[in-house]
Amino acid sequence: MTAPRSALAVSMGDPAGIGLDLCLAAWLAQAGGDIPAFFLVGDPDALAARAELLGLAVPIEEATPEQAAGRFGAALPVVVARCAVDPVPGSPDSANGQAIIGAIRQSVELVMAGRARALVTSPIAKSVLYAAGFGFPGHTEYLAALAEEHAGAKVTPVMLLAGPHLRVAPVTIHIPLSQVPLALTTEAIVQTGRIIAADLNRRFGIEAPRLAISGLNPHAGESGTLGGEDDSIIAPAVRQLQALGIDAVGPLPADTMFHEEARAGYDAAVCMYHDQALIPAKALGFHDSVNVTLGLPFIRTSPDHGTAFTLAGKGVARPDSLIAALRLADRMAGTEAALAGTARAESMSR
Ligand SMILES: NC(=O)c1ccc[n+]([C@@H]2O[C@H](COP(=O)([O-])OP(=O)(O)OC[C@H]3O[C@@H](n4cnc5c(N)ncnc54)[C@H](O)[C@@H]3O)[C@@H](O)[C@H]2O)c1
Ligand SMILES: N[C@H](C(=O)O)[C@H](O)COP(=O)(O)O
Repeated sequence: MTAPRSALAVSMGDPAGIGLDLCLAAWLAQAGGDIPAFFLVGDPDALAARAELLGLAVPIEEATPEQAAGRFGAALPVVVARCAVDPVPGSPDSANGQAIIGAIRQSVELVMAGRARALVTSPIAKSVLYAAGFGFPGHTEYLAALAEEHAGAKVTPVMLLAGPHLRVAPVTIHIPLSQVPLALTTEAIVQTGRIIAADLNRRFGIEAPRLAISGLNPHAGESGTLGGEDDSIIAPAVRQLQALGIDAVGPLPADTMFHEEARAGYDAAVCMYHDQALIPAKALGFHDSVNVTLGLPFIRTSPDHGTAFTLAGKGVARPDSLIAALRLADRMAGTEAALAGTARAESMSR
């Protein structure tokens, strides 16, 4: 008899935001469709208070990660990570900052120990965590640091927005726009492209991923007349990716690489900065795109939105992106395991 699949770990995020609302809605959604088993790493009392506020009949049970999958059908399992102060929906409190950060760390430890199938993070409010002394731009960078602690090796994270109409990742992430030209290097673009190609292969099952690399300047620099980075930094990176056997094209004018016909020509777009990537991603699929961190030694997905404090506790926040994040994490874990199993079988048959 095969062991039950382990459940997904969902970190609670900012408990004053919509994360708790969406966790409850996702659990209830299992009545209507495939929701992978998950457990919340968070405060059971805060979750119960949000369920009561929203008038949702959701049984909540403290559990171990190993118990979660078996109990998921009857109750929402919670691995306890207590808040410091009772959260008030819509009113973030940096007094809960360390509890929010602690829940992320605890979730990573469970995934790295094989006690959870993958990590799905509920939204955090960066500014609230900064006020509590958080030293990272966001989850992406913090998760890489936690992975480095466990792996003892450098980990370069890539933030991929994955939706039904587009997969796209920025080379530079949470830095001011004014710093982007200085941060853009041929090496960083090549590294990002290699991580995306590798993870699209092993975790998305795409045999030969096709990458479309954007330019930085209008019209990709217009042959150098509208900026030099495209020819001096990006084009050499595309050539290096091609020399590595990766199907990469560019630098492409960013304004003509996201329409429907253009998108049919690639599996992921690589952009130069945050909003160059996230505007098309969220415009094409705000409620069904997922934020995936590539390059980590574990799978992490997240809704593509934030804490939406003005919606917390009001019963109007949509769980679509969280549900998509749960399903994608489960699929990625299955793909990776299947490909690893195939590789093991092939090596044993040689
Ligand atoms: N993955 C993450 O943790 C993540 C992602 C994005 C932003 N953030 C953080 O969240 C905070 C607020 O950011 P923001 O206001 O720019 O973005 P946001 O995504 O929280 O909200 C943007 C708009 O979309 C709406 N919205 C968001 N999620 C929704 C949902 N599930 N259903 C219905 N409407 C929804 C909000 O009401 C708001 O009008 C910031 O601190 C930001 O750093 C975190
Ligand atoms: N930049 C992402 C977005 O706008 O969706 C989000 O802030 C990701 O942040 P994390 O590094 O916390 O996942």
